[in-house]
Amino acid sequence: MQAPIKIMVTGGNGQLAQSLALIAHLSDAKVKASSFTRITADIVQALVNILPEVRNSLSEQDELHLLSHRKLDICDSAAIDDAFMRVNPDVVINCAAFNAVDNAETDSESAFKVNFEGPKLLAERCKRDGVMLIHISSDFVFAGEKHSPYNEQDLPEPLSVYGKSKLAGEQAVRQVIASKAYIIRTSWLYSCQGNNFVHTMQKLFAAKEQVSVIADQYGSPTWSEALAVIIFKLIKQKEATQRGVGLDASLGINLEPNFVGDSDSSDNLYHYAAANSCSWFEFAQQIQQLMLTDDKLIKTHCRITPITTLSWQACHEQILAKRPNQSALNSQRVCQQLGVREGSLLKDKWQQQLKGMLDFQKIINTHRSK
Ligand SMILES: NC(=O)C1=CN([C@@H]2O[C@H](COP(=O)(O)OP(=O)(O)OC[C@H]3O[C@@H](n4cnc5c(N)ncnc54)[C@H](OP(=O)(O)O)[C@@H]3O)[C@@H](O)[C@H]2O)C=CC1
Ligand SMILES: Cc1cn([C@H]2C[C@H](O)[C@@H](COP(=O)(O)OP(=O)(O)O[C@H]3O[C@@H](C)C(=O)[C@@H](O)[C@H]3O)O2)c(=O)[nH]c1=O
Repeated sequence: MQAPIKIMVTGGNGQLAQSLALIAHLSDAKVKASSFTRITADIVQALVNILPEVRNSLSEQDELHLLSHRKLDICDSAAIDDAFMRVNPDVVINCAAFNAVDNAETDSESAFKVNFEGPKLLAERCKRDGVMLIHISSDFVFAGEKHSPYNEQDLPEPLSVYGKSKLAGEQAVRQVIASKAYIIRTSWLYSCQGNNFVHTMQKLFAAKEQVSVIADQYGSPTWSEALAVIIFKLIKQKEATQRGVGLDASLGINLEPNFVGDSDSSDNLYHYAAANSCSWFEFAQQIQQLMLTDDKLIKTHCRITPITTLSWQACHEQILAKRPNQSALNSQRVCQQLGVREGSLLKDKWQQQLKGMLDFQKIINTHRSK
């Protein structure tokens, strides 16, 4: 039996933080948050049917404390001290970020403040208290010239201010607290909650007859709820390994195996994304195709036109960030380490994860309209 774990999440109103809260809630862990909609038992069952691993991501005794930007500004060290005193966490998950990729080009100061200085302050405080830090980073740290999915050993070479600020954040976290910090890079996140490409497309399909979408940038769209399960599994495994205790078999987590030939600086670094990759255009097409099978979600047939990044830039007056042409991530390391079984949606193709999210969204919408 593992000792209870108290987890503090920054950026608590954001997309990934809300997914963590949902998954913790489904595991019957205690969720403390100012903004989080608890769901009914039948919706819980629906998500368990789609992604069975949600059930045992945490245990009943574990606690998740979500702190919104208003409650904790990660760039304010006094506010961090105050939050640590109030929550007394065993683990911090840093979901706070400056994510406006284009705006970062003209406001690099804000991007570096939130994506570099904030994580550094958090790491310093975690180090002082011996707290584990899980820091989330992005596929945009890569230049996009590789012809296969990036793994943890590949050299980052960001093209944009956002990518540079995220890489600087990773490096700061590593420098301050090498042994008890884990960096998880992910990509193209979407969920039922929050701002993301799937929601943008859903709105455009409902409002427009035609939408142009970039067809020469490739990546791995990732369901935020799947990432949340991976994060909790990793925390449970690391805690069990560090505390040197056995795991409750019902949690279905392997004790951390020894990794041969994997002891370089990428040791505490993990990539997680859905399998395979697509362009934003193919992603948009798949969203529309899956939605068209359900007439409640979409009523018109909007035409999707492929365009190049150059044409997209030409239509915009704002300075746009350079994005990698190919930034798919290879999740083999984390999936192998956590013993994710074959056939699980956690290591499935992006199309299957998208279907899982849209099925879940359908169920939530049906319940809301009752
Ligand atoms: N979204 C994506 O496609 C991807 C995201 N990532 C990474 O995943 C992580 C989570 O992203 P996601 O949940 O999608 O992002 P969101 O933008 O949904 O959430 C980020 C949250 O951070 C908060 N925040 C901003 N500045 C601060 C601050 N100084 N102190 C505390 N909170 C702050 C924001 O609050 P407010 O809005 O009130 O400012 C917001 O609630 C980030 O690290 C991101 O870089 C990686 C790859 C892809
Ligand atoms: C709205 C829209 C966007 N696009 C393009 C622009 C852009 O290249 C791509 C995605 O646009 P978005 O604004 O959703 O997201 P973008 O900022 O490119 O997404 C990135 O966000 C950061 C935070 C990450 O870390 C990355 O992994 C990635 O998810 O789609 C179109 O081609 N047509 C459209 O109608």
